[in-house]
Amino acid sequence: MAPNTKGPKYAWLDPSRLYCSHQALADCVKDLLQPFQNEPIDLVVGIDAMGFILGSAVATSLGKGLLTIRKAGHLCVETQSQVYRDYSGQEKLMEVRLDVLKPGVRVLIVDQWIETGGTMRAAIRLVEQQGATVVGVAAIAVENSAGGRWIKEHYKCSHCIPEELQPQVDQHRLLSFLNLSNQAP
Ligand SMILES: O=P(O)(O)OC[C@H]1O[C@H](OP(=O)(O)OP(=O)(O)O)[C@H](O)[C@@H]1O
Ligand SMILES: Nc1ncnc2[nH]cnc12
Repeated sequence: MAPNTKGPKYAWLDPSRLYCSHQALADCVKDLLQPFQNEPIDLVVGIDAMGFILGSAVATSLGKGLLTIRKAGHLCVETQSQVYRDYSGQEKLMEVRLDVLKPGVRVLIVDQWIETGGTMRAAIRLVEQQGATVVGVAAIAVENSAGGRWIKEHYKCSHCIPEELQPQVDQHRLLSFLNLSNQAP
């Protein structure tokens, strides 16, 4: 992961640099699929925007399709929408088309990151409201926020963070960033 900052106080752990390495991306997909080896999955759902990258890599690896959940205003078909709040505290709207999900469809939802869990919980709601089954949830990191813990308690989750690094991720502060000059205070 490359260090980055979102504002003066906020360490943003940006995993997008790892996508530039074929090996790192392949390892990431392997980690995300590991707990689901014995679970039938019909479809991968990817969350706008960075979730599309891992979502499509995971879908291709599984030999399945990818359904995109979009931030509002991008789909020109009939949609169902869901209001949510993410780490920014702002109210947002996501939507999904109506002609793919139905009862019996077993779905793995993929996003890049789960911080407060607001985005993922809204995506789960959209999928379940259409009667499909959420087999599990995959993200590079699932923080131990209240929402992140709720997701881990209710759904099978996969992530790519080694156990010993999880506390650093939860604190938005990777010790490996300490020697780097553009790290958040
Ligand atoms: O758990 P939460 O607090 O809801 O935050 C998680 C969301 O935040 C990030 O996306 P973001 O909307 O920042 O940007 P993106 O469009 O680059 O994916 C991340 O990829 C998740 O989608
Ligand atoms: N702290 C964080 N680092 C990277 N991606 C995120 N998405 C939401 N919160 C994030």
